[in-house]
Amino acid sequence: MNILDTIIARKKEEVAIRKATVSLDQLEKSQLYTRPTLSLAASLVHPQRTGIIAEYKRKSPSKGIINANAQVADVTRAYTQFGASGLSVLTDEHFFGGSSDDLLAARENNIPILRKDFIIDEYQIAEARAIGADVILLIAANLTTVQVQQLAAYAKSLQLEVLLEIHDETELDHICDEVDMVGVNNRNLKTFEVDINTSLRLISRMPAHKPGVAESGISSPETIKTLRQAGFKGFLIGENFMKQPDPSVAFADFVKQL
Ligand SMILES: O=C(O)c1ccccc1NCC(=O)[C@H](O)[C@H](O)COP(=O)(O)O
Repeated sequence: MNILDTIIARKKEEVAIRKATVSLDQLEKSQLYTRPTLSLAASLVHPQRTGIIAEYKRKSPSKGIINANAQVADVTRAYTQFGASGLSVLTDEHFFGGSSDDLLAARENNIPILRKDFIIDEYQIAEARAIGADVILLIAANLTTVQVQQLAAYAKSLQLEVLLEIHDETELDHICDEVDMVGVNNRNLKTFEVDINTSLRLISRMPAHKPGVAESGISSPETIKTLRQAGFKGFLIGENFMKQPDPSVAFADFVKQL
């Protein structure tokens, strides 16, 4: 089993418990459930913004604790203020130390927010809507093409956008009309190695009309320039900012160098 298999096995148990605890009806009664959502796809191509989807993540399977002290409200406010095109907030608790409360805190900012989690069930998409997300992530490695189509169609019925994440050429066939953006995760989930060349290799085989997002292992403005020249519109960055004592300052400094 690789780490994704382990995460998904646990996620199935968690979702079953949450479904038994909070009904879909209750989720639909959340105040945020009917708020107008914001488009990350549009924000990524906006000329005045950076294209960066700035991530708040306390810990990860590959790095352990990254930052146990930085407050989600402070960090996401700074990410927004200094030009992020969108926010990514981990809501997985066991492996990433995140929560729905983190996303609710980030919702104070008026920019698109990606619920970063491991989605296997429509219930989690309704949850994403209820806690104020604008975008969900679907990971091709743990879903069939038909599951991607069905989950993405459900997300669209709730006015949520979909970022489909692929890791290699074999997952290109998961790209369907229902997804809005295609992300390439540079992190090999078997070895945890990150290689930007994964993004550079795949971009020419991705549909040009769906913004491409390079994910993981981005740590320099030069890399953003290279990825942008190759055609990427979005850059998902977490650890590079979160590993600093003050991620807000790290983000502001990074943006100045773009
Ligand atoms: O980060 C991990 O260790 C990880 C392990 C297993 C599945 C997913 C994982 N990360 C999720 C992400 O995709 C990253 O948080 C995101 O792309 C940002 O990456 P980075 O800039 O390298 O923190």
